[in-house]
Order: sequence, then C-alpha cells, then structure tokens
Amino acid sequence: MSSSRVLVLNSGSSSVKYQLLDMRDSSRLAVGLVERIGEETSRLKHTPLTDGGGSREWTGPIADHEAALKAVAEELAKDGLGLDSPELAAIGHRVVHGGQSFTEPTVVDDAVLAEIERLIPVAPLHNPANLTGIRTAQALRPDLPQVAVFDTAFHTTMPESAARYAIDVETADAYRVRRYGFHGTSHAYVARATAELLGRAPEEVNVIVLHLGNGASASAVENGRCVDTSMGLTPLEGLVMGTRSGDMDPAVIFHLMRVGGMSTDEIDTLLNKKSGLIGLCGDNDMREIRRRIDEGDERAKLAFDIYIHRLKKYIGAYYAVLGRVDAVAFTAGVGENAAPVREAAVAGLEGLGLAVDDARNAVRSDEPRLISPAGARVAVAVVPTDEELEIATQTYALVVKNI
Ligand SMILES: Nc1ncnc2c1ncn2[C@@H]1O[C@H](COP(=O)(O)OP(=O)(O)O)[C@@H](O)[C@H]1O
Ligand SMILES: CC(=O)OP(=O)(O)O
Ligand SMILES: [Mg+2]
Repeated sequence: MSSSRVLVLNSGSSSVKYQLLDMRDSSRLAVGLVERIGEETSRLKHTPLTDGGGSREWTGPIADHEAALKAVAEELAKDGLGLDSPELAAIGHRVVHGGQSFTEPTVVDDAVLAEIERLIPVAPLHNPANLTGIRTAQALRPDLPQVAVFDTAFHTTMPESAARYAIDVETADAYRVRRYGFHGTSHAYVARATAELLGRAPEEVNVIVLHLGNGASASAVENGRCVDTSMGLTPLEGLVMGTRSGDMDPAVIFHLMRVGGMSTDEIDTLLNKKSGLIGLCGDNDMREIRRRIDEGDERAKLAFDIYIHRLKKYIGAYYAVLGRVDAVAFTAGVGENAAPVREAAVAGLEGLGLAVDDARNAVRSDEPRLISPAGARVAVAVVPTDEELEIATQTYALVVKNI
C-alpha cells in the first residue's frame, strides 16, 4: 500500500489549525483547531470526516504547542487516523518567515530548523510556534519527511524596487531589513484560482489579491508572479488588520518612546495586538463591527471607514504597479464573507473599470465567483482561499518527487 496521506499543521501564535488529507483525490479525512493555547480555557475542536460522526469539542488547559499537537494526535488516533499510520506520507507545516533563504517548499533537516530559528526576531509571534510544531511532529514520527511551506516564498520574486526600504543600504543589509511579505501560500493559490475562474492561464493574468483575515495583506500578481505585497519585514506593515495598525509614520514609535515613555515591548504589543480594528473600536470581528454600525455606533463606523480607506489606497497603488489589471480577488474570512467590505472597497472606482453588482455580491457560497457586472472591464471576484490544501499539495509533490 502506498502512502498517500498528508497531515497539515498551521501553527499560529496561540492556535493550531490542522487537516489530514488523502492526496489521491485531495479529500479531507479530518479537520480541527486548537485555540487559546497557554490559557486555562484552551479549546480543541476535532471533526472526523470519514464517517459523518460529527465534531468533538474539549475545553481545558493546554500549556503549549507541544501539548496541543499531542492532543491532536490522540484525537486522530481515536478515529483510526493516528500519526502511527503507514498511510501517512508526510507532515506539511506552514512556516511564516523564511527570510530570503527559502523560495520553495523544503524538507526539514537540522540546517533548515536552525534557519527558521534564526529568523525568530523578525517573526516573534509565528516562527517559535512553527518550530515547536515541527519538532513535536518529528518526535512523534522521526521516520517521516517534515516539509516546511513558507508564507514568504511566493513573494521572493518581488523586484528590488519593491522589496527594499529606502534606508541606508549597508544598515539594511547588515540586519537583513527588507520587505519579505506573508500569506504567500494564500496569494499564490488565489491568484491561480482566479485565473481558472476567468478561464485563462495563470501566466497571462494580472491579479490584485486582497487576503482579508484577522491578519490582512494585498498583493500585485503579474503573469502569475508576485511583484509587490503590502506586508514587509514583519506582518505588521500594510493594511489595517484585526489587531495590527498596518502602515504609519515610523516616527510614531520615537514619539511614543520619548514623549509617552513607552518601552520597545510596550509599543510592539500596542501595534501588533491593540491596534487596527480592535484599537479603533474595541472589536476585531467584522461581523460585530457591521452589527454595531447598523445600530448607529459612530466608533465602529469610523473604524470601518479607516479600514476601507487603506484598502482602497492599496487597490489604487497595485493598479498603478501592474498597469493592466484583469481581476481583483477578495479572500479569507472578511474577504469571503463581508459583502459590505467588498462593496465599499471598490465604490467610486468605476473610472478604473471596477464595480460590484449588488445581487452578485450578496450571494453566499464556498465557490469562486464573479461579483462584477456582466461585461465589466476588470473582473471583481470572491475566491475562497485554501492554505491547507495548497500546503498539502506542495508537501506531497515534494515527497513524491524525492522517493
Ligand atoms: N460572516 C462574516 N462576516 C464578516 N466577517 C467575517 C465573517 N466570518 C468571518 N469573518 C471575519 O473573518 C475573520 C477571520 O478570518 P480568517 O481568514 O479565518 O483569519 P485568520 O486565519 O487570520 O484567523 C474574523 O475575525 C472576522 O472578522
Ligand atoms: C503572517 C500573518 O499575518 O498570519 P496570520 O494572518 O495567520 O496571523
Ligand atoms: Mg489565516
């Protein structure tokens, strides 16, 4: 029996999302999530998809990512899908920061682990969790290939003019300060799926991808290759996000230090965890913000307007970067679900050939779909992302190639 299953682990700062897939037909055998890791009320939700048996949920303290992964392995074993299965071909890991070293999915060895560890200072929320996920998986199945799929990989095609900050070159190079970009697995998948929706080859299509989740980023994809993206050295730059500020004058930091007496760590926490939508109005969930706006809440409305203003600026910027745009694709939690965000983001851009048809925009579906009016010059689309499937596909392709 040949091994055809891949377990995908997407370890975030306080969560692990996972999927077990059978790559013969890319079907899912189990999916799940562990959240609030490190708190007293961690929650594990596991859904086996093999027998329609329904989800199992469990709440209690899960101290760290190692304990989380062991709990996931136990849940999988209960369904006969344990990590000891000979059908498991590989474990694929989302790794957020790969620096300039990794442009492709990579089989993990000691040197790869050391490089991911070296990059912790530029991805302090993400890379430590990714490392623990890999090490724990290695301990559970030392014989299996562990494959790292990097968020940064898709963006390594950016030209220097987009990747460099305009700061002293020697200083930038000494500390590897440059724009790396993130969510690359999603941007690559969505750009390709958008071309498919248009019935065209990815290599001949220019797309602006708007990945709007809790973290959010935009990218300009020219003929299938990324030429610019909104996140930078870290996932803090760019769009307004759930809890992150995105772009601002860097002098705000000096001001808060000198005048506000704040420490580096305090400002880091402020900008990464207490800013963006939650900093502006106290909520980071777009559903809650829309509900408050419907009730006439002014702070929620202002937060929404700031979010949209930034998004619209990036659409305009990437339109200029690309020159010709075939499609604008909305994806991730907000992009796939929040029709008012999509409507507001392209409102007034008819001059650029961009418009949303209200009836099409109101449709709820898990399928890629056009929301621009028939015959529009630029397609506006909703294209659900699937980072886990993309990681599984890349992982399996690499493992099969190496056999
Ligand atoms: N039905 C919905 N309407 C509006 N926004 C939604 C809806 N469902 C989810 N979201 C938004 O999606 C966000 C999560 O997106 P997701 O892509 O899952 O983020 P992440 O992967 O960063 O956790 C939520 O914070 C919420 O703002
Ligand atoms: C890189 C990044 O911002 O990831 P996430 O959206 O999962 O936090
Ligand atoms: Mg996400």
